[in-house]
Amino acid sequence: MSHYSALKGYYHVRETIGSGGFAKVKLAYHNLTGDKVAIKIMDKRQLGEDLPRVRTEIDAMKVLSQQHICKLYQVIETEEKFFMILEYCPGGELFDYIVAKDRLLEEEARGFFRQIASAVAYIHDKGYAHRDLKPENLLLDEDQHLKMIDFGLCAKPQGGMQRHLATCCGSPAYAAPELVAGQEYLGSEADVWSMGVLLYALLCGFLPFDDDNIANLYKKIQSGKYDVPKWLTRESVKLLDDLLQVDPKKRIPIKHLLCHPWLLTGYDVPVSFKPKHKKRYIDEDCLTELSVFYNRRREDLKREINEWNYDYLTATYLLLLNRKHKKRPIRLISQH
Ligand SMILES: COc1cc(O)cc(Nc2ccc(C(=O)Nc3ccc4c(c3)C[NH2+]CC4)cc2)c1
Repeated sequence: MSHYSALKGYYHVRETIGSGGFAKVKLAYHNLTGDKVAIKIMDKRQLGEDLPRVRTEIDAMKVLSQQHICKLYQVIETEEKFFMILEYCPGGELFDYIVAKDRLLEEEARGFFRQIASAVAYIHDKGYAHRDLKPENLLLDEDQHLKMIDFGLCAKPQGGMQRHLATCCGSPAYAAPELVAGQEYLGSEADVWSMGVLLYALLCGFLPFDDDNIANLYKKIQSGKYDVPKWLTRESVKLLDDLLQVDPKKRIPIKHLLCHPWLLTGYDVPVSFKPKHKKRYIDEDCLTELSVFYNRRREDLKREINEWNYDYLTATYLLLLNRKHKKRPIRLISQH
């Protein structure tokens, strides 16, 4: 079994729950709470020139804290490896959920799409673009809530979102026409296009633009023409049309999307993207449990937590806060 010494005494590492590219994700238990976490492990040697992506993601995750974004609890860096201790999302990928159901009914697709819109509007509001939105990067937690993951390709262009990005990235089938054409593009506009491809995948169970030949795929994307299966309602087609506009300037802005009639149907309230819990406010009950457990003054602990070092104290505090939000007992287990 794995013996990651950097995790010894803090986490009890169990089986691998995912692996791909230059990372492996393992299930683990946080020793002091007994709560499950996912640990993304990356070998620096294998990362090669992708190493900066890890720092990009870690910096982004320290800023992005919202109910539909997978939480980062702790970062451990050693000579050879990076460890990202992340929120446990046992529901697996939205991709597998769609495949298992063939396609989703409009009501269920709407429930997921409202959560995706909430997460995307939030990261754009914070000046970030994801740039790799696809069902594989949306996980389900134990309450079937969506959590956005993998910010390795996200961008926070200097000078906010209005500056154009040049690097081409992300998965071709979800990439915007201006991106595959190699033109300068706005991350926020490209993300909205990817949301259109995502919504089509949710409602149809297959992709709007697909081809084994990459050149043909790019032609289809740039044509903006896609099949409209007979089961799609007029309202769904209208929304897809608003999202899959080849001209990025004609594409619906994310803020208008939050109150689009299709997203309001059955909810009657616009999608909210504000974080449910303020990060700056340290919860008194969690502080009490930590202060008693570590036998330390509340004021000192509060100051240290507010440094957000993403060390074991950050992880323990955030996991206790998770428990409070889920109305579970706030308790730490002494390790004797
Ligand atoms: C910011 O969050 C991130 C960032 C990132 O770069 C990668 C991830 N990746 C994750 C991948 C998987 C899980 C996860 O919890 N998967 C999981 C856990 C339990 C089970 C499964 C998957 C599926 N079989 C049932 C049990 C969490 C984060 C996040």
